[in-house]
Amino acid sequence: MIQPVRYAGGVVHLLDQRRLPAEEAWQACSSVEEVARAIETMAVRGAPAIGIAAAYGVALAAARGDSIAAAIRRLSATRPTAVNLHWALARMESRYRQLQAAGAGPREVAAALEAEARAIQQEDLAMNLRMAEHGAALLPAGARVLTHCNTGALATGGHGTALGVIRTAWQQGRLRHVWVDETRPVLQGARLTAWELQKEGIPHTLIVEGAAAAVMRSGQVDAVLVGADRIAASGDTANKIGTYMLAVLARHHGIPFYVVAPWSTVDAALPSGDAIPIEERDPREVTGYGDVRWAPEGTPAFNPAFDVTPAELITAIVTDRGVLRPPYRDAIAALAVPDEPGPPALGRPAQDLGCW
Ligand SMILES: CSC[C@H](O)[C@@H](O)C(=O)COP(=O)(O)O
Repeated sequence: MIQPVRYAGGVVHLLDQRRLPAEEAWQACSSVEEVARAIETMAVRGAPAIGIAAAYGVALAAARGDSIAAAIRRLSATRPTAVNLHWALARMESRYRQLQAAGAGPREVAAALEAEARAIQQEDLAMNLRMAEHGAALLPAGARVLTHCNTGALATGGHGTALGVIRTAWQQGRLRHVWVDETRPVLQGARLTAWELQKEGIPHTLIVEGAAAAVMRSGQVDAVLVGADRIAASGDTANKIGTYMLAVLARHHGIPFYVVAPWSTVDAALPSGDAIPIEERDPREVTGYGDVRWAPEGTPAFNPAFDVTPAELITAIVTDRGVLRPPYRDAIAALAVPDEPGPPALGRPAQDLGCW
């Protein structure tokens, strides 16, 4: 099984997603700064995967005897939209506080934080497998689906969210075809989703975003499946830029639009999608790719990495706790576990945890 993040001997190893599909190269990060830069530059990407990488980054800080508070501060400043990153760091912080309160020594802390990061990774995989069963059951036999960005094993602890549903539906013999949106500007669909589907022999066709309307109108899409980076209490969902456009198109063509995400993506403290912070990335991702520039030098470009799909356009949200149907505010409240630690409130800096 593809797992994009590994941890061994105090080093975080990342399958470098900037270099796929041309090469399967692993980047070794032996400092918190290297892990943070890998997240910022999208060597590792996808909401759950960056949470897992950051959790191992904290374990790495403990193994080196670095400040845990400084590590959490640096890692949480890498990408703002995917709540799983901040949720994972909050969980690592809480575990560290318990260890501090219990008077644990440095070796015990390092071992316990490594175990916590491994648990986050394993639990994510288990959640994906549960979601995949729930989601596949929603699809008609012989389904032709359209997906956006990369929500596969590469974006998670393994198997994937929306692509995990697709994978399971294929294994169950109920999937006929996948339309893969290329996903501008960094082409997670063309480079990563196509790579994962090709490896497993799942029939697929790559399209540019602009072709989605025509493909839907042609009657060849039975469902749209996407992932999520943050889901507000209202059900409004932030996901890769272009997702909102697909949801509008799906509604126009009467096609079900499903969001698939683990519960760690739900930010129940946020009343609506208006409060979700949207990452704005380097305009050079839009004016070219790598060293190739296709826009005239100096062309102004706007590069929001995510958009928010209003809840009313979402047919159902598939989580590991079950399939949520509108009204989402009630559905989310019903499945929330009382006193369960959630992600930190937006803008809250990591506190001084001391260091040794
Ligand atoms: C399962 S990963 C979260 C999303 O579903 C995915 O589509 C996405 O938006 C990833 O964004 P990225 O910018 O590649 O990290």
